[in-house]
Amino acid sequence: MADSNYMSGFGNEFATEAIPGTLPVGRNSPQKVAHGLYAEQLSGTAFTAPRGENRRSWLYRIRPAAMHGRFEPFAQPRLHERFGEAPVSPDQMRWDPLPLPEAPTDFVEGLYTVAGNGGSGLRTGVGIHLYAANATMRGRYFYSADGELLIVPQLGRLRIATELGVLELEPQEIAVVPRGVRFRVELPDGPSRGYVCENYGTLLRLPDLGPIGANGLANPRDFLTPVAAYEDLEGSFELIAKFDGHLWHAPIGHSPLDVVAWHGNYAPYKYDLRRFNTIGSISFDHPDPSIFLVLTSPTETPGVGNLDLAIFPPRWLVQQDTFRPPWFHRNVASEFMGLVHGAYDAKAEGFAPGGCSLHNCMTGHGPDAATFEKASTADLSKPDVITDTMAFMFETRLVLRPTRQAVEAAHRQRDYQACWAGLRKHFTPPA
Ligand SMILES: O=C(O)Cc1cc(O)ccc1O
Ligand SMILES: [Fe+2]
Repeated sequence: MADSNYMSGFGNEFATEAIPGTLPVGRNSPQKVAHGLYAEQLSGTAFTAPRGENRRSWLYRIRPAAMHGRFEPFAQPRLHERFGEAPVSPDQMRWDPLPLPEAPTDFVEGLYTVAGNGGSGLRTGVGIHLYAANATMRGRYFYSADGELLIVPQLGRLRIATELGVLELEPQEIAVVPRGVRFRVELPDGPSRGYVCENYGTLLRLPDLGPIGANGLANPRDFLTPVAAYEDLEGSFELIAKFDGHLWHAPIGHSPLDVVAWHGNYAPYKYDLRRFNTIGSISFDHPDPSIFLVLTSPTETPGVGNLDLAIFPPRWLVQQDTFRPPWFHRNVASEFMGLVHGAYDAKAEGFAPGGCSLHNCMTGHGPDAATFEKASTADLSKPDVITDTMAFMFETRLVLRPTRQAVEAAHRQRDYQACWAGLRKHFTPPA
């Protein structure tokens, strides 16, 4: 049964009304909008972007977005764009989960930048943030003018009330809040933690499937966009913006989540990673992780992503004469990984749910010593099933520069490289 709180499909031309009869018929901006609402366009791509790329929505709201007080700098020093203040070490890096706060901390206060590349001003690259929070945002709304926000909860559900409707999110689901869309995050479970990738490049989209065919990987119908929902609230509220790499806040006398109806293809969405149709080798070899691609932000170079979201979900491994886990490798791309649930098949120990790792361009990595020993002696006459797992990777074309706070963090595993130290020399040259 379809959930009536959502509309299904990726990048569709949606139309939704919290009050029936609100959307103007046959035009976007009539002289008078129904119920005394204001019409406002929100664009996500250049007006003249080709039709297949063009994203915009029309919002019919109680007050236009222009109405708020003057912005002043907002102090939240853990969220920023100062990636790589010191030269970036090519070391493999790994972190324990970001500690949960003790003092009341909402989603915006709990954001913590780990790494990034490019910059919002360059319109390329990503900012990678974690969040650890324990309080619902009250009287406070946030938007990023700098990039769409890909949100990956690991602990606790999120209720993301946006201008265009409400996304209810739980671990193993992801959400994307478009650049510019204002929202408030409520924490129904209290302490909550997760990952956020702020995409400064081309908007995330479904990858092409090539010879896989018309179906598979993340299927478009499993992406869900909320129906219109509005608040008609007046009070002393705060609007926080991330704009040009810095945080600002302004007083606002009403809830900006006051959109009664909207239509268009620029809207928040969510996706349940457990719906991913995982495709893999049924003969030999471990496939390249591109087979696990959920969403991609392409660059001008075909096949090279500004940001690729790949996941490592539960699956069967049946390959013969094959080292079944991820191989040892060095990549031209840079890899940030997180673990939402369970254990990751390349790391027997030390990669905890909520933790993260960074393997930059050309830095060697792969299975730890314990995983290597086990998989290189495993009985391949039987299939293996990997259950209880959900790891993900943000892969980027540019070096991911960790922030100073991440490099110096107490929860960084300074002994991470030791996980490969036990790999024994097996070489036996012929006599
Ligand atoms: O490094 C990692 O664990 C991620 C990864 C997984 C995989 O299956 C193949 C390549 C790759 O980089
Ligand atoms: Fe890798």
